[in-house]
Amino acid sequence: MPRNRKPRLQDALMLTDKGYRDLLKATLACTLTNFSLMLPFMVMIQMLVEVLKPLSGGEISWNRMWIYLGLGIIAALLVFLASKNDYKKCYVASYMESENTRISLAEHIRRLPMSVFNSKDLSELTTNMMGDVTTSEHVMSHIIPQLFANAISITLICIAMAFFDWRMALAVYATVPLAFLIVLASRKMQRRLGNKHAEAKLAAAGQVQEYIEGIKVIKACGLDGEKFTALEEALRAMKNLAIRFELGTGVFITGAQVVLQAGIGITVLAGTYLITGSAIGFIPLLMFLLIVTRIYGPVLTELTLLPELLYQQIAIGRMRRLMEEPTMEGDTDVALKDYTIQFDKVDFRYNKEGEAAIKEMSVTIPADSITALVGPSGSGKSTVSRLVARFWDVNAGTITIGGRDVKTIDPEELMGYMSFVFQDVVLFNDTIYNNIRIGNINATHDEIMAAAEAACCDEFVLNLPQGYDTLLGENGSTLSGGERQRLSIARALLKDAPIVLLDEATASLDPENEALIQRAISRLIAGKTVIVIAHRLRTITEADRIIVMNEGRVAEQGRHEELITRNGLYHRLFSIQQESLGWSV
Ligand SMILES: Nc1ncnc2c1ncn2[C@@H]1O[C@H](COP(=O)(O)OP(=O)(O)OP(=O)(O)O)[C@@H](O)[C@H]1O
Repeated sequence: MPRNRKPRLQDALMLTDKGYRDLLKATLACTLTNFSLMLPFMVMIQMLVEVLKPLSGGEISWNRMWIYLGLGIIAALLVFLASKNDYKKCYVASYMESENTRISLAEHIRRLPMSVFNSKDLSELTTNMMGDVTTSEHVMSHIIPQLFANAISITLICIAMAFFDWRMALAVYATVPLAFLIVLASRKMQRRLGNKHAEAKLAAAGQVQEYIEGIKVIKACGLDGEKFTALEEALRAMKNLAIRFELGTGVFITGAQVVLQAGIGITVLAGTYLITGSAIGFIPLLMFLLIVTRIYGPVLTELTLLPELLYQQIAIGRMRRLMEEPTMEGDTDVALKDYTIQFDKVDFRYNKEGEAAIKEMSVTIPADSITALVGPSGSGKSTVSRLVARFWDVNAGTITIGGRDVKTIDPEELMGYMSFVFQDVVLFNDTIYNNIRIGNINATHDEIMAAAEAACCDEFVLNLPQGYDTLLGENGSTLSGGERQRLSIARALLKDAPIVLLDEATASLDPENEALIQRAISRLIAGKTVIVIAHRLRTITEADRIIVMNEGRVAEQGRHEELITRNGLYHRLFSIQQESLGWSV
């Protein structure tokens, strides 16, 4: 076996080395608890033997009875200590392991190419990180240690009983294998229903998310009834499948329980037969009869826990598929000096079956200058900036920065060279100050305040009662579009990266906001390599180079004056926009 190959169980349960060791310790702790639980029982049997002595002409020894009482108290104490230990081992360890799993899932997701997010929606990833890990956590803390510990204790007790009287041991255990076979035989059906139930849960989570996220649009467009019906149907489907799943499982478990309980009758019959032939004494028979009522408890627990183990495999399968999605890799120790960006015969499509968004694009974006990307809607402007930042990898051709292929640079390393100001500014549920600080976690207080001031944030933040300590709420929904954009410029200023990717706002801002944003942007881009996706052409007439995109290709490029005299697509777009400036509603 290769040295670093994981044990099969560890691999099947997707555990870290520590998690696996903790699971073994938890199983051992549960086994010890099981054995400790037998101690009071053994003391009780001894007391019973003592109490029954007069029946065989003997006398009760009260000295012994006191000793048994003392032993009983010690046994109870041991049970308490063992249970406390197993509680700690099972629960604390499994919660720690869940935290690790969630963190590694989050880290993995961060390194995935954006293509993965095109095929998965947010609710699926949330379900992976929260629901699936919780299912696994529950099984790790409440099921597996108990399952293995019960199996170990039951086997050992069975062996010990067989030494004592193999015929009675056989009678006690005769129905156990049959009961397990019944539950195991239903595995296929359980997996099928379990999968369906898991899918229905995912669909319902998606509907809930869409409903809550889209509540504004739903209200505005009067879709309350339609969207609510879709949500209701998804929730109903989930309920129906949950019932089918429980019923399907329940039928087999109940059947197995009935078969198992028949073991009590078999033991009584076997005991009666043996005692009438004087093949067993009264006390040993009594012991077996007492054991048979106790031993089936853990076996029944085993039977009910097994289906949960099968259900956990569905959750693990989903997490495994996510963890097996290949991440974007690259060198972490690149030292780019020149920031010239070069596209060489680049082809790119978002989906294998879809149309190419960029076709054979070859273009140079010079360093330390402003390059504007313009073109009709859907022509590929945003795609170009996404490819430069390696949010996606190209299908053919290369994109280089300073001669270095971006595919060879670790995405997080590459991000270090870039600042973004996008239209859809993502703000976190934190203070304004911390939202700006995200640009550079190591920045000093003075640097943060300077960036905020340069981005013209003071103008609105200082009017808020708590200034920069104001909490933004989820995605800063209380701020206006212009204010959000200024926060994102402050972030970018703080980052001070050599390449700036700028997506100009499409929505028209009021003149005051627009002037402030223009001022903030001009501070941000000074001395940088800038790519600006421009929607309003009059704002980029001064750009060093304008690249005109059309249907994923470069239609024309040059300075504003050159393009105007060329009388091509740029001229047309510019004229249309100039005309529309004269419009009024
Ligand atoms: N995530 C995506 N998945 C699939 N197709 C996409 C995705 N993003 C964009 N596209 C498609 O790629 C093409 C180029 O889109 P892109 O967003 O780059 O255009 P754009 O010029 O920036 O448009 P706009 O000015 O409207 O923002 C379009 O046909 C668009 O539908």
